[in-house]
Amino acid sequence: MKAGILPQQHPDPVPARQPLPQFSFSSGSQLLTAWDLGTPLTLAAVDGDQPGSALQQAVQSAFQRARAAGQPRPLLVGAIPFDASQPSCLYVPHRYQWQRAATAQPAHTPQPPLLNQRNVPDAAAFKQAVTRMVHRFRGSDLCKAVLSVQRQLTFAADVDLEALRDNLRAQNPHGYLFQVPMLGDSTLLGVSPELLVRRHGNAMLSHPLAGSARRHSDPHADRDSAERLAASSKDHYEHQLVVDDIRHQLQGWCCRLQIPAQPSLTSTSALWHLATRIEAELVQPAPTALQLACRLHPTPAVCGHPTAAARQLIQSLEPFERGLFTGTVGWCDADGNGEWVVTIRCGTVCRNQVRLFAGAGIVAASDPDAEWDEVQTKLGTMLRACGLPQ
Ligand SMILES: C=C(O[C@H]1C=CC=C(C(=O)O)[C@@H]1O)C(=O)O
Repeated sequence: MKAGILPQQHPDPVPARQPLPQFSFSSGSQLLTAWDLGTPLTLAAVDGDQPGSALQQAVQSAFQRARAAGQPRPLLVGAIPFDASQPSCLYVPHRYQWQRAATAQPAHTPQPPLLNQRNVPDAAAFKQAVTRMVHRFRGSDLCKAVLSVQRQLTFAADVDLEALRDNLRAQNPHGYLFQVPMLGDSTLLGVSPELLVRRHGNAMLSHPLAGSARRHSDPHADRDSAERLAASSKDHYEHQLVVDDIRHQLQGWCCRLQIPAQPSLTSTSALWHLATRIEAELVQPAPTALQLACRLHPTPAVCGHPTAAARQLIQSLEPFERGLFTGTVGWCDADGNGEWVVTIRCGTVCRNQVRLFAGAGIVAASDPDAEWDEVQTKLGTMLRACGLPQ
């Protein structure tokens, strides 16, 4: 199925490495690279699930312009922020190519020395915010909100983006790797384990994750950690809210929906997660991958439940703008096929400044110390790729 989803375009030979800025996205064994990105589409993605929305109309016009300019199979790529009322960062590139992703090798060049780093908020403030959230849930409909932390790093010289990307891929060969040039001089870079939606024809797949436990190098400790997660009622509850929300959002959009009764365990190199594979057959005419992504985003895996109240609580407690973190990143073609993943395990790079992000789902049974450990473990994915210990 995977091969059929890929728009085959651009027979022109492409040099192995494109000059930056470029968009790249890897999924399984396939790597999408786009360059000559043109002017970004910055319209907000609010109501982007509706075919008549400003975003969908702008995308259709951009596809028409691309066809008129001689591109037979235009493609939309880019990222939508956590707060969909903020500007999107989307492109209809002049050139793109799908290729088999070669096995990645870790970069040879080390990053420049690290001058300083800090967590925003710090450990004490984060734990206090978890406690506040837990209090806020009492006697209220609000039962989950995702709280995040930002790690600010300053290096002695500009960070080598290609080295960072190579390390990320080498360390996380099964993740969805993404690199998105942002407005200004910054680049979003990360490797997500979470598929928001893949659409091919009238077939749809979503693979939400929620509920996490740290992995260990010792196999017995690692197995114990996985077993504790599989048996944790707190994590099952946190996960079930995500699955229920996706089921609810898909109502009216599918004629067949298959959701396993129990989540299964999945892993990255750093974490175990609870995961559910949600498969659907879409009604005809099928909504596009972009419409589906806009409908499902933000799931309670990154926001909370109920969504509006959780978003408000997050805004009142997080001392920074999430921007593209916990948004969605991916691609959609003119037939409506495409793939969007949740923008997590990521950071932004602007010359020698790096901002890394990680969040954790907070519910009534959350323990502030454990949630802090969880976000620090999640930061480890990007820190290791920068050549730094957690
Ligand atoms: C928000 C993040 O993770 C989400 C995805 C998987 C597990 C999660 C959790 O267990 O809290 C989060 O919902 C992040 O990695 O920054």
